[in-house]
Amino acid sequence: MTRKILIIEDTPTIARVQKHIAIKVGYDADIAGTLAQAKELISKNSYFCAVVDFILPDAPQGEAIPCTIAADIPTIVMTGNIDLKTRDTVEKYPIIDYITKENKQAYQYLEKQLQRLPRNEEVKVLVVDDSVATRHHICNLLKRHKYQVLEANDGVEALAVLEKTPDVAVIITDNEMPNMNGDELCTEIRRLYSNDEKAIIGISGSDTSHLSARFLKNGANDYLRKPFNSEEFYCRLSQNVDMLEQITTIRLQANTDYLTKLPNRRYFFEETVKSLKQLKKQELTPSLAMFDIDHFKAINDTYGHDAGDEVLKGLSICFAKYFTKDLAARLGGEEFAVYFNDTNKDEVLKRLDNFRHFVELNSPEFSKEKIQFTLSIGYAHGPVYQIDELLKQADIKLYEAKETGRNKVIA
Ligand SMILES: Nc1nc2c(ncn2[C@@H]2O[C@H](COP(=O)(O)OP(=O)(O)OP(=O)(O)O)[C@@H](O)[C@H]2O)c(=O)[nH]1
Repeated sequence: MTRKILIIEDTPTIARVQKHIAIKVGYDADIAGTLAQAKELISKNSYFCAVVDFILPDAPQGEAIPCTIAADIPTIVMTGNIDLKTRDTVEKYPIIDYITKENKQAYQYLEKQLQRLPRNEEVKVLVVDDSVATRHHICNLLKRHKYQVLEANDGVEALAVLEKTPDVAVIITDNEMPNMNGDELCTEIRRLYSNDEKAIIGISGSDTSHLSARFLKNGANDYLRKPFNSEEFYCRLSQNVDMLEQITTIRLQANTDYLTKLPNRRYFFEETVKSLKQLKKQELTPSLAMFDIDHFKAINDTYGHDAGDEVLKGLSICFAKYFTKDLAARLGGEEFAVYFNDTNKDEVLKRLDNFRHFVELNSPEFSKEKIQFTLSIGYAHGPVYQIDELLKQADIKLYEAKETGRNKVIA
């Protein structure tokens, strides 16, 4: 369901720009030009968040802010200027942020905040502090920005939470705690998880000037001194979450085939090497298949390279759908491979032949030109724990399939 945003703004051009930004990042937007209209809309709709102008014709002193806050709508305030009096009024309320409408950057910043809010719903943050009051304060700040929040009383509890919930992205930790303090916790987290996986923000009320350096040297990404300003807290947190997100995007791009969006050769090798080590330890037999489109050159020559690409993309969707529990990848050109989690040879061979048959029947649906094509498949199954060797064995069978008429599975 599309998230709805309420824009409370009396200048039509500004409201239009804000609506444009909101729609661009995936929201449905309603505009209210007055507080009265806003109240009416709030009574009839459920809003994911609101952008609120500080001065409105019927609310000259920021009265629209308590209205959205009372309705539990995460609120971003936009102000013409932020003098001390306005800032004092704005800071009284648990808002998401305030932005001054000074220049183009203000609207770029708004766009970023609107993008972050739905993203935050997916981000798990673990707060580690033995002071219940501080923990609650930090958790409330996090919940206001829609983060998923977990809590731990000390370092030992934190490690247990991380073991149970491995997708925690950020750990915010105090230093002085019983059982295991903050910098010891950082060291332990860094022994178990890399900087690419988790960000750590150290927090302490201690006056020791060395503490920030100690936190950072032990693997923390950032440090905040208590009492901290909530704006600074949010800025540092967002920067760290953005950094993790960028790393995830880069990693995904590095592991994905550009044309078909299937895992690429690099990822396939990385993952199979890890899995083969495990299988060897468990004395299980690996199972792998190689696939090659028959007469693909003729498809390119007859229908053009773009049509050939379409065939590759359509076939890749089938791979992704058909082999959900296994690792399917495009090794290059018109060559694909599947590494099976299921090590039962007869079962896998049955599935492979079903897949071959499915492609033979349905391939015309993959392209505008209704190109019919078939697959040759080579299958390797045996106590071979080197991926190169396993691929070589499957390739020999694939060659045999090609040599003996194509459109078949050879094991
Ligand atoms: N459209 C398109 N073609 C590609 C891509 N990568 C490789 N090819 C083409 O794939 C074709 C592979 O042809 P061949 O290896 O000769 O084999 P084939 O025609 O499929 O014949 P058999 O494998 O013997 O059945 C070549 O024409 C390549 O140019 C790609 O990304 N897109």
